[in-house]
Amino acid sequence: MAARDLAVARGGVPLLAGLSFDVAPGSALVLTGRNGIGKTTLLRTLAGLQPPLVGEVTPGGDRIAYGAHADGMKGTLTVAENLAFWAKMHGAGDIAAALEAFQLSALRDRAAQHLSAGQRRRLGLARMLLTGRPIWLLDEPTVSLDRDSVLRFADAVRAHLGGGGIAVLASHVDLGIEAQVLELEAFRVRPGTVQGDVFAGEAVE
Ligand SMILES: Nc1ncnc2c1ncn2[C@@H]1O[C@H](COP(=O)(O)OP(=O)(O)OP(=O)(O)O)[C@@H](O)[C@H]1O
Repeated sequence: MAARDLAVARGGVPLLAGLSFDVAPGSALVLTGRNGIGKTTLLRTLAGLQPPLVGEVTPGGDRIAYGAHADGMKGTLTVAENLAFWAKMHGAGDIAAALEAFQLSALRDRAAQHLSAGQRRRLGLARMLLTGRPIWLLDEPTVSLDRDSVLRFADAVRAHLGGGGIAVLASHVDLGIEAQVLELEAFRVRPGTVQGDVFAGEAVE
């Protein structure tokens, strides 16, 4: 995955500019920076959920799985039914392996709406295994996870990378995954460098 001279905005406010990076197959990029700097906004842009102000992201679309939180979960369906739905949507996937990878086998018949926060997060992560997509974009994937689940998550990401996959993660904690780190402070757009609707931001030196 590559970004070239990317600038991103949220709610009409430019946040980050001058971002260029490459993430090769089999490797990971961790996005870091203070609350509100634009990590989620950058991930949404990489995922194609919003257009960049300027610049280019490749590839897009159906090679990307964006997730790790419970959005789109069907609360009245069980854990296994949610995963089956997800697998069917993406046309492939080993549900038993996904349950096992995130210690969800014992919870397979529980309605998603009755899961604890950490269990729900694990279900969100298990879905990534069923997408069959090579690029995972993960926003704060370990929030609510206990220590053992963080280790399991790191194992799942390593396995994904080992198979030639790519992961881009926004995180405030060290996940123990070998990765390039992109500190976003260096790309923050200075207030006052934007006039009207015309993007005129520049990265902070
Ligand atoms: N819909 C919106 N309209 C206007 N501003 C928004 C909107 N969504 C987010 N923002 C603002 O955009 C900025 C960037 O938000 P973003 O969620 O990308 O930050 P973040 O780096 O992921 O933060 P955190 O570490 O807290 O998760 C924040 O100042 C936020 O308040």
